[in-house]
Amino acid sequence: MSERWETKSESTLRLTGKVLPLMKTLTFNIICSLLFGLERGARRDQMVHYFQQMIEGIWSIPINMPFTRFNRSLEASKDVQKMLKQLISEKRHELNNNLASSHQDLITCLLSIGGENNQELISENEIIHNVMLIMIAGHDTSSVLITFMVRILARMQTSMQLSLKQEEIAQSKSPGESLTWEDLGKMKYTWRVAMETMRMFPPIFGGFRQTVKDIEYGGYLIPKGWQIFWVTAKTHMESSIFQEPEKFDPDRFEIPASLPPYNFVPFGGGARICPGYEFAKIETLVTIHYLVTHFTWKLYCTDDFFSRDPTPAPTQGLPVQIIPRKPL
Ligand code: HEM
Repeated sequence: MSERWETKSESTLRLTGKVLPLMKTLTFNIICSLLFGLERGARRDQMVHYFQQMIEGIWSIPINMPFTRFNRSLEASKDVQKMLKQLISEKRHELNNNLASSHQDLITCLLSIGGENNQELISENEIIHNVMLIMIAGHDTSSVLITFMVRILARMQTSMQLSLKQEEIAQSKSPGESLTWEDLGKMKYTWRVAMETMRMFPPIFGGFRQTVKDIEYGGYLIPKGWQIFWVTAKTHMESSIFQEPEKFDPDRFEIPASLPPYNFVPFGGGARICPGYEFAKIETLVTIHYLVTHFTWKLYCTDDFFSRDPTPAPTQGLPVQIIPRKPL
């Protein structure tokens, strides 16, 4: 990840950096702090290192030979599990000695689910795997959304409108005052921009479902019990649902209730809909608020393409030049 400060003139500092790796680190750190109570420091840096190595192998050819991506990923996964085991043991000790509350973070919550005689109902292994699932599910998703919002805002008029709306919120606060739930509720336009970004660049390209009965679709019969793959981008770019689907238009989400069900599915749908939806929304609104009220930026790359790996990723991780704004 490249990142450096350049002095342009005495009064103007410009930072160049790659947005995608920065956002991945940011969202991982947020999850570590808020969900696992793992604060900034050497241990968290070590966890990020192992975790990134583990995640690189998730979409690799599953041949376990030395020096392959897959092998490195399995080894890193063992290291992540070892670290989580240690963390769980510390949290258990804190809970037993009344040094932590059961609702302090996700791990203390899971440890506190007890049956008769206060016996733990969820095994240590189950806690480790739930924690790892959330780390993975929350890492390559919100970071992609925020990166694509930064990319779109660098290229579109939308950024001006969004800045004005966020400035209104920022100006109503005294210096250093944190955002509140009420402030987040006012960020309706920002969330519309996020929804339109996810419509055009969904972080998750689809998922599997099993048919529970025979279905006829487009003249074909899909028998009961078959696996089907639903594709987010295909539905989102369907002109019978979204007029002029190639056009970036956040206002199409002005009245979200007017959308027929299961037509806008970045978070999936039904009983297995993403449980991190609200968490992702808060992360995105807060990050974009601080970005647009403190900085302006422009793309710092020769091309502006992206590939899917399988989540969408701008080439070179989206290098941008960031210019701090004068205080509001
Ligand atoms: C913009 C951000 C995000 C997007 C677009 C997204 C999208 C999705 C999608 C499409 C699914 C599959 C749903 C289905 O099959 O119907 C899913 C599942 C899941 N997501 Fe997210 N997600 C995001 C953020 C997060 C975050 C931040 C977390 C956790 C903190 C999270 C945790 C999960 C979990 C645990 C599942 C599995 C649920 C299950 O299998 O029952 N997600 N997500």
